[in-house]
Amino acid sequence: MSSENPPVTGDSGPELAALVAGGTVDVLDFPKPGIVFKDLMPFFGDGPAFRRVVDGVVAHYGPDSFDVVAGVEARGFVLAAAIAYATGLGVVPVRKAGKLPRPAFSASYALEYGEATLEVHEGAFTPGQRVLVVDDVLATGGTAAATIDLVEQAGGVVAGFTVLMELGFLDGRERLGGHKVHALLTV
Ligand SMILES: O=P(O)(O)OC[C@H]1O[C@H](OP(=O)(O)OP(=O)(O)O)[C@H](O)[C@@H]1O
Ligand SMILES: Nc1ncnc2[nH]cnc12
Repeated sequence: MSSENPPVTGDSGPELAALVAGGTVDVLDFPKPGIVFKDLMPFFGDGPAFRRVVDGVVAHYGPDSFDVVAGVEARGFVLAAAIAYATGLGVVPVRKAGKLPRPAFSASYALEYGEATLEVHEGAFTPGQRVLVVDDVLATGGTAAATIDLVEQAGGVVAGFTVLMELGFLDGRERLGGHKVHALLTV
């Protein structure tokens, strides 16, 4: 276990971007021919890098700027849980269809390599609760747009949207209706 956790200060953007880039492996033709899959598992597996980036996200938003964290299944859960723990807030999992046990809102969407449906429990948020939405990758924006829709259907207010990596050439942020995107690294 590492106890090193230097404070995130000043203009740490390039440092955090380098940590994400350094922990990413490009995998050609996964999960379909023509897709360059950005595999962030090495980044998640690097304790000091992961911790530094989580602290960087928390510092970016500052104190008291959101009330709860929503993470998108599955890779978004990893980041969301860490941010929730670091801030002492709760985490709301936004799940793939059919996984939630109680009545849920759902939204279907297309993503870079397929189609999916996401769900969130009715009553997952208190009315007006400020929600930080987090995921690992923003590609076409289908997943993010569906998640924002679900947060709003469930009564939350999107306070921010953070991703580790944005695939800028896919213009995903154009689909997010003016919501601000905080991407640690844009490729
Ligand atoms: O911007 P988009 O084109 O919608 O793509 C981005 C989404 O794609 C990936 O999730 P995926 O559905 O592959 O799920 P996983 O995390 O369970 O692997 C990624 O984690 C984002 O959630
Ligand atoms: N190219 C990609 N790499 C990793 N995750 C993704 N989600 C959507 N497109 C992706």
